Amino acid sequence: MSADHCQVWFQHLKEILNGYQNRPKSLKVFVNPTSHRKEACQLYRDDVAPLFKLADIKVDVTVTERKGHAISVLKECKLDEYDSVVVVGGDGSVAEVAHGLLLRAQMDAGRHTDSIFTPVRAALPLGVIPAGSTDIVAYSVHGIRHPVTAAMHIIMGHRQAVDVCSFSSQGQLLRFGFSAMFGFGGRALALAEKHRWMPPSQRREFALIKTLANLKPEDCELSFLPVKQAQGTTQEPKCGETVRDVGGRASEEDEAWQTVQGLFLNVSIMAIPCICSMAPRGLAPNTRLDNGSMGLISVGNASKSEFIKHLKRYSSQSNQFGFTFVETHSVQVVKLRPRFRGSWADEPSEEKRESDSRITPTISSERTYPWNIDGDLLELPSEIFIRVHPQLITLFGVNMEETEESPIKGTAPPAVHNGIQLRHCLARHGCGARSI
Ligand SMILES: Nc1ncnc2c1ncn2[C@@H]1O[C@H](COP(=O)(O)OP(=O)(O)OP(=O)(O)O)[C@@H](O)[C@H]1O
Repeated sequence: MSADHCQVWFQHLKEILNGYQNRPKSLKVFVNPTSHRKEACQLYRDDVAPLFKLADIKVDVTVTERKGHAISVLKECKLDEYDSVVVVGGDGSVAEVAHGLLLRAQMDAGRHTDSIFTPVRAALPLGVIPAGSTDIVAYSVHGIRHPVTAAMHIIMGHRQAVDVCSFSSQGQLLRFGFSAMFGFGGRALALAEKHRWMPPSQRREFALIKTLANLKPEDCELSFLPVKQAQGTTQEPKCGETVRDVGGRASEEDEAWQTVQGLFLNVSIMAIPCICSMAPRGLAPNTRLDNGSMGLISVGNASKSEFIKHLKRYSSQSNQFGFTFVETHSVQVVKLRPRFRGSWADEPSEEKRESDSRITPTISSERTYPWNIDGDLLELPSEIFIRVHPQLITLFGVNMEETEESPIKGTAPPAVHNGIQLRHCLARHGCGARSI
């Protein structure tokens, strides 16, 4: 009604905000200017920075200049000058910054990442402002892909512990991340990357269609350690694939390993539900953000039309896993070993062995396999070892299940509308949101 009236509100809101114990005061912000439609800088400047300013939050912004730039900064900067890190970008940027934060934590703790190690948690929480094309991580922790909602979670200091995977090969840590796809998902990304000159959505569509047209299965051995039976469920394999326990070993854990050898159209391993507009219930709907397990979804060899039916169900209400060739498991560790023309990827091929009898069995670099790890292409030559690390990182956001359990009467669920989500957050903190 008047400037004075506004001032009263402004002061009152500031008082409310000051009551939030965990809210950050000093942020290290990374903005990827190349994300999606190259709008991240503008989005940060127009929609997010003014809110941080109003909330008296100091910011130190780095606009990244190249892939890997955020990691270099995080390895060297004085982290104790900040109390949180924020990334403005898509899933590739989020994965890079999360990896950088976790790498820095291992460096600071003197952990060697060249063998099976137990990582320490990231020192600072991470805020994710979605500015990418799929924004799976933001969608999964905010229930919506909306930069202002994301900024409000940071401002109010809502924190959510989140599981992280480590990806290793040949005893070396490759990176930390949230999700991986091998087979169709990896091939489609590899093809899209070869057509970088196309606009992003056109490139993605083209790659999906062409990879579907040339659909072929990968021959591999998939081993996994299910979560303890009390926590999760494991299923018997289908499609005539053989399953054997990697038995004969002493420990209970070794006996619990299961191995499937065969042809797979796609294998997905996901530590978070991976919600996106194409899969509103998530690519891995049975996985939670913080339940200490990964969803393993293996799609066996099937006809092209059956595979397309399976893919289409991700965006519909039907169960995408209701096919005999699809299996889901809740797992702690996964090992995937590709095979090419009868030879394991980490052994020299028959022809190579015959042509050079003196060859020592070193890792073959003749062939690599495309992996889609958090939307980034990794061409990897041999067996990949993926482990889940429960609640290794803290992200700004809310546990959507908890929020959905107590919806405000007469409103849509919080995942649908950020204003309602904000109102609910205020209501949870006793701030008289209804009168606002
Ligand atoms: N200045 C830069 N030039 C080129 N690449 C960059 C730059 N800064 C960051 N990157 C890299 O760009 C990659 C892709 O960015 P990002 O994931 O943000 O966008 P996107 O691919 O459009 O979104 P999404 O992953 O949600 O589909 C990241 O892996 C990041 O490391």
